[in-house]
Amino acid sequence: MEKYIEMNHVSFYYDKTEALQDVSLTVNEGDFLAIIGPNGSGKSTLMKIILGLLKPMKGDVRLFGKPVEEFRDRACIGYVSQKSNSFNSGFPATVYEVVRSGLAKKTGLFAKYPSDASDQVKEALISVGMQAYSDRPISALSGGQQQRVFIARALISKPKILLLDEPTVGIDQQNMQSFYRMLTHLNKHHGITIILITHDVDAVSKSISHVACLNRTIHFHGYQKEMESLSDEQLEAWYGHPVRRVKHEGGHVHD
Ligand SMILES: Nc1ncnc2c1ncn2[C@@H]1O[C@H](COP(=O)(O)OP(=O)(O)OP(=O)(O)O)[C@@H](O)[C@H]1O
Repeated sequence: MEKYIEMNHVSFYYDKTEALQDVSLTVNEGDFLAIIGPNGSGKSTLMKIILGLLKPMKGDVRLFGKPVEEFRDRACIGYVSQKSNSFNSGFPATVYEVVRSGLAKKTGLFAKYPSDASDQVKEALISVGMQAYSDRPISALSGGQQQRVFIARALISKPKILLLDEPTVGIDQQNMQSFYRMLTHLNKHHGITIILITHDVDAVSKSISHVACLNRTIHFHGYQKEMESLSDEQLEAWYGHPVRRVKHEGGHVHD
């Protein structure tokens, strides 16, 4: 199994604020990893380091076996930011156009779209269950639907890793389960490695294979099943405030 991301003893400071301390983390091909941590725990910093936007002061990062500073194949990592699904109601683009714009990552901003662009858009929309919405204005969709469209936009450049920052913000509880089912489908049937960043312990659903608990440093990194066996006290100690977990029908621990 190929190692997609390796972080070794990474530390990062903003002036005197130590945002990350001695973080080591490996993400393998096929993983579905949730990185969870409270506000200010360093999640965004970690993500920017993975994306090569920030350079660690200590330690090193390898992407697909290469040092991050030498890694050029940016299309390998699809990134969906937290703010993607906050459109003004007047935004004119259709779902089709938004997804197609993801091809610019491969072709360059001013290049023409390939002749099979519409097939590629269709395929990406099918994979997130949004094919029926192709001609709709993006601004007319719900937050959760927009989030799916942005995932399709990221998928169109055929990334190996999908990095999702707080993807369930703005999605109601009822649509949350189908959102996770869609991610599981991408992970299991399309072979996409997924990293999901969240401050919400709730995100630890049974779709996820691994969990990393971050609070400046990694407090736990292992299989999702192992995390279920941690005591509330252990979880609270790193999370910094009480964590309420309840059992759901599936037998797995949610929140
Ligand atoms: N540009 C910056 N300059 C100075 N300090 C910063 C900067 N960005 C983040 N920090 C600090 O670094 C620490 C980690 O921040 P980071 O944004 O990575 O956390 P986070 O887990 O993503 O938070 P949230 O869940 O609130 O988005 C925090 O103490 C934060 O105040």
